[in-house]
Amino acid sequence: MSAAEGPLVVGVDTSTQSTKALVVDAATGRVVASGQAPHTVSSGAGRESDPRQWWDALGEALSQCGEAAREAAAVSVGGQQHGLVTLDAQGEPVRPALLWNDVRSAPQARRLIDELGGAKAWAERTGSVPSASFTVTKWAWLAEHEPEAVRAVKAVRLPHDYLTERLTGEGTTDRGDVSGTGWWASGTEAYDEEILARVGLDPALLPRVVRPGEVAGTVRDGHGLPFSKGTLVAAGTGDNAAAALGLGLRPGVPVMSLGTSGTVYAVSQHRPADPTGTVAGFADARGDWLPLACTLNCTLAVDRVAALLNLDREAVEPGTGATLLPFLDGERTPNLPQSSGLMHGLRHDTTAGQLLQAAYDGAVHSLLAALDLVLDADADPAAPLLLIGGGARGTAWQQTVRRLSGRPVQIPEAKELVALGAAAQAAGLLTGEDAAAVARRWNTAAGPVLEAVERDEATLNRITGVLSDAAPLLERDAASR
Ligand SMILES: Nc1ncnc2c1ncn2[C@@H]1O[C@H](COP(=O)(O)OP(=O)(O)O)[C@@H](O)[C@H]1O
Ligand SMILES: O=C(CO)[C@@H](O)[C@H](O)COP(=O)(O)O
Repeated sequence: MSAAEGPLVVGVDTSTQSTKALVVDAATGRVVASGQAPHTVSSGAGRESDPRQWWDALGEALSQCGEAAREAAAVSVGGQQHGLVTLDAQGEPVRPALLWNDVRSAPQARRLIDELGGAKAWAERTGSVPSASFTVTKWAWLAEHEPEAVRAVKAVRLPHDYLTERLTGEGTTDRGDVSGTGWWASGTEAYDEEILARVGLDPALLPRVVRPGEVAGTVRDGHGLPFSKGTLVAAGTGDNAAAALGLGLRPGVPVMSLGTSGTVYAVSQHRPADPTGTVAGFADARGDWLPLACTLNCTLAVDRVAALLNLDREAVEPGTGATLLPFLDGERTPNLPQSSGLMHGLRHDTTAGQLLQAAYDGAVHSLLAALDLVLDADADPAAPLLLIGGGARGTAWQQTVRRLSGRPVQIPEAKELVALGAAAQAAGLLTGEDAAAVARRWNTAAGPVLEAVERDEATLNRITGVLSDAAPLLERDAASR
């Protein structure tokens, strides 16, 4: 391996299933070393993880990077959004973190929407109508179900804040990730004291919001990871905002990410406020906005269907009428938090491969239904859809997105766009550049473009019809729990 041309930086992606670390040459974007370590998510009543696992996984991922990590001049952490991390006076977790895909706070979400003037008022105030994924509804759930735990809480953090603070010793967050809490007013770009008072959360327990391009701190003594004391630490951000940096994303270019969550988003210069709640009006990690729609059931749900059918995930066969709504974890888009999966249209000649294809179709349908809503009205309808996340490596995913979107699909060769975006943010601290401009200089979005094919309207319409007819049943499913 040839020597680096510039200083080294480390970008981290601490997402739902694992933590990944990249050591990157800040001059060229070349990945010099990489590591990855898994963490577990409880699969009982809710979805929880012990934050200390993320720290241990970061240590393991960095140790796989060898000596290169020690030479890093700057580091930045991107992480799964929304998770509620509660810390005691010693900085130790009071309880496991409630993750973005834990839907137990659905009743609290409905109540908070009613109490604070309805969906439109929330959208105008915070950019989003809170669903069970949002941190504010999780805090309200905790206050109701575990008041003793809440009394012990001395700091509230998001997943990426937790790791950043363990590096620097300072409680910080950024505008991208804080915009997914539900207690940050997107109009004023400040914590919303009325919302915080409504859920009984003292603003003094929250981290400082670091400005784009600002240093969050420096690596402190005794952290136990292979970084030198004094290494610069960037603000970090939520994983989707980090991937937007990693792609060097310009306004109007659509992205679909296929991972534990499915997301569609685009950078916009207009502050979003969708009163239907389909689009979350997040801020990006720069100074723009990141309207985004998110599903709870993506690669894991489809892989689970493949396992149930005893098929390889690529063993799809063209469908002839079966519909599968893969809502194994409940769903957020459409907003059916306590629903379960549904199958329709089986015949004697339906094959297992067709059922698997129906699961892909169901997962992609939910994302495409939201795609036009995240794009500004003047966005180019023929612009290639950038396909990222673990699922983007799969042929069945690629072909399903291509057939159902009718758009050209571009698959960046760079695999870890969240970690690359964090690395670009760290590099920006050293050079003074905008992080997205760093990623463009690194040419991270480059990759093959699959040309557009005719959109499969018949399948889209069939799924839309089944979904709308089944909604009362799926709602009843929720009511019976
Ligand atoms: N070659 C592949 N084909 C299809 N799916 C894949 C492939 N490789 C990984 N995946 C899926 O990607 C998922 C992990 O994606 P990733 O974006 O890393 O997840 P996360 O959202 O947790 O960051 C796994 O659930 C796996 O099902
Ligand atoms: O909740 C959202 C976005 O609003 C999710 O996208 C999470 O940020 C989890 O991301 P992954 O672990 O799937 O990357």
